[in-house]
Amino acid sequence: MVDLTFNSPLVNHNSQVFSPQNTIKFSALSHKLQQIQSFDTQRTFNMFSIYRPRSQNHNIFSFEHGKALAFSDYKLSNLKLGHINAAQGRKFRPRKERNNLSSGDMLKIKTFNGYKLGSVELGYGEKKRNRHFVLMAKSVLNGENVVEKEGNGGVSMETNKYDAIVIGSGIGGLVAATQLAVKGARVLVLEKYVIPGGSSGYYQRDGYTFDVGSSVMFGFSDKGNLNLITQALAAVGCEMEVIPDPTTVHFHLSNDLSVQVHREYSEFIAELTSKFPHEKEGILAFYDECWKIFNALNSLELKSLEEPIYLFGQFFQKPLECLTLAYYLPQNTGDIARKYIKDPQLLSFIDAECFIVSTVNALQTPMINASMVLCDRHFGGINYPVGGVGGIAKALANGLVDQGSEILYKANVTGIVLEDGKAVGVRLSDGREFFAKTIISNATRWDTFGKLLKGEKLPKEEENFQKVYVKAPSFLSIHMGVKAEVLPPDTDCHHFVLEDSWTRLEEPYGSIFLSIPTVLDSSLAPEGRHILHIFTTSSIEDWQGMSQKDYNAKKELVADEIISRLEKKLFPGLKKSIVFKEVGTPKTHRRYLGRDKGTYGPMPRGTPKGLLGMPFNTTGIDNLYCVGDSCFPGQGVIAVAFSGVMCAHRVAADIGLEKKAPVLDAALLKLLGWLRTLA
Ligand SMILES: NC(=O)c1ccc[n+]([C@@H]2O[C@H](COP(=O)([O-])OP(=O)(O)OC[C@H]3O[C@@H](n4cnc5c(N)ncnc54)[C@H](O)[C@@H]3O)[C@@H](O)[C@H]2O)c1
Ligand SMILES: CC(C)=CCC/C(C)=C/C=C/C(C)=C/C=C/C(C)=C/C=C/C=C(C)/C=C/C=C(C)/C=C/C=C(\C)CCC=C(C)C
Repeated sequence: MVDLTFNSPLVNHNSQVFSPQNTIKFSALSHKLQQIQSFDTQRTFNMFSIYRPRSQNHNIFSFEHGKALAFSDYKLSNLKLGHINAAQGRKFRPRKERNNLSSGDMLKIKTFNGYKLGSVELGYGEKKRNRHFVLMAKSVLNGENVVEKEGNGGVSMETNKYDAIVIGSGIGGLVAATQLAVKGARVLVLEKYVIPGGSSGYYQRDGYTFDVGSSVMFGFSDKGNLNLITQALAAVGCEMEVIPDPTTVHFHLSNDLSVQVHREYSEFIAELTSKFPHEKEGILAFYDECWKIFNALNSLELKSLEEPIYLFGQFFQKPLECLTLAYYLPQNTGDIARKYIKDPQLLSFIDAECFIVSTVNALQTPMINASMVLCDRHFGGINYPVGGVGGIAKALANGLVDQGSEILYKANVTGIVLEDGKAVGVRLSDGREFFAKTIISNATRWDTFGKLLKGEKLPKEEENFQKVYVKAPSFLSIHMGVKAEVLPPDTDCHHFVLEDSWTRLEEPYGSIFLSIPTVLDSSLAPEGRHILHIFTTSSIEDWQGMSQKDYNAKKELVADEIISRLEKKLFPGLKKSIVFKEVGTPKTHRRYLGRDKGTYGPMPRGTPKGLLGMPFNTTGIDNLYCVGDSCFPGQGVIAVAFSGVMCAHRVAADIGLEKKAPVLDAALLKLLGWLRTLA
């Protein structure tokens, strides 16, 4: 049952008129309300649609009932009609006639089950052949923390000052935000999309729950110090049920080399040495060296390496481990592998091991990063969250609100406001401005400095970053629902396929990633179905400058080729078993994730000096910090979670929530800046 109280009359499709203050009980009226997203059944609603078939050209709306209506206990009240710009930047003229809801109208919903809401926008969209109007919660606020004010032609100006504003709710942004919130900071997260998570988000279609990005979660165990995702959730009182994955990845490589990376380290080593018996010693020596680094990392309490009191404290408490890490900081995996291994095919296998987590070969992959992933998969193991990867971001976003901080969706930041060269606030595409002591950008560095600070001189630090790192290509991704019987029994969850020559490893469309999360969690798909999430590297340049028709045709063609390869290599009959298919291109990633060229993240331009050149969280602009994959230690959900932890610590010290030593700070930041120039 949903109760909506309007303070303007509203007409439904049976021409019933609801007077102001009338309560509409949807179930009683058998109106259908479709909830597109309801990511938190406990306290927030996100978006629902009011459909209007094209044939109806008057402003009367019917409500369609969808599944998972999670509104049962909620009451919306005090709806007020206003007018604003509709979604997707379209402008609608204010209506004289205020009796009916019109496209472009804004519903002001003041409260929602005790929570205050900013505004709800009646926007415009297309779904299949029907035009539909979308009612979207532009902001869901907690308790008394109302950040919007009316007036100014629908544009609100913010007067409250936050400790931190986080631009973007990827895992990097959410971890930074939640860590700060638990330290007592008042944080506002601004997310341009309608749900949290960014590349670690989810979407639902036809009964399937798809992970937007990969389904391989490192750092999600209950052991050690490196389970940063588990720790980030625990910090805000959340724990997720997980399903252990017995095989991190099943490699299907050239020359019919097949290697399963078993959860049990000894089984993996036994499998690899059975394929390369002549390299047994080399294999053991290489992976042992990875363990040395992993164990050093795992012994530290992980906080900001840009904060001297912590850093020197760790050197004092764990000198050997810190020196080990300092020694490996500028080193790459390929060089170390070559110390022990000679077989070219085995070295190519190590390349593939690195490529799946860094999108570059072993010679370009920092040894610390490789050690982290090559060992964590055996130490804590890869664990899949029940209900899908999107649950992690949802839980963090809820945890943030529980801590008294806020998250606004559909809040597209278009500029960072500077005052005397310092970051003081942000400006949204609808003109609203918010101010805070510190601004943390979870957009990539290219987007932060190229778009949000457009017109400002690029700081030297960023120039250096762009000299050393380029944007990695994006992905072509295919989300499919298939008949379950097409998968042989005991199919693994994750696969990496490179059927041709090793030289194709890094080429666009050369290798194929495949995840079948329903192998672990069958609740993600309707009964008798599996999800196949297929992705392969692809550049945006390949998808530009063509008509919509050609673009669609190309999507079909390229997807078909990839599916044919999988059919040939792994699953005969795959094509016939497809019951759902959706193809995303680099343009899709750019659009939904706001990432320049849809990039997967940074990759070194040449051979890097390990992690030495990777910037941490502070930037050349006072009070502006970056978090996410264009910060140390780079791409990966666990990696950006670490960047979030580091960022929160550095910001907390700067706003007085953690200890700070200004003189040491200046010296350390200078030293780290200089070290980066050596990369
Ligand atoms: N699980 C996977 O395999 C998988 C898949 C893809 C990416 N990833 C990982 O996730 C990492 C990225 O995480 P992240 O935290 O750095 O970022 P992210 O790209 O996941 O999230 C950034 C968020 O910021 C939002 N945003 C961007 N610009 C904005 C703006 N101007 N205003 C408001 N919001 C804005 C985006 O909508 C997005 O939600 C990648 O490196 C990658 O390794 C993982
Ligand atoms: C400062 C100075 C100078 C010095 C000092 C020394 C020291 C103390 C140092 C320290 C350091 C540290 C702590 C570091 C740390 C690091 C870390 C944590 C790292 C991490 C990393 C991670 C990573 C990289 C990850 C990644 C991952 C990824 C990317 C993933 C992905 C996945 C996918 C894509 C999937 C696949 C799929 C299939 C196959 C299907």
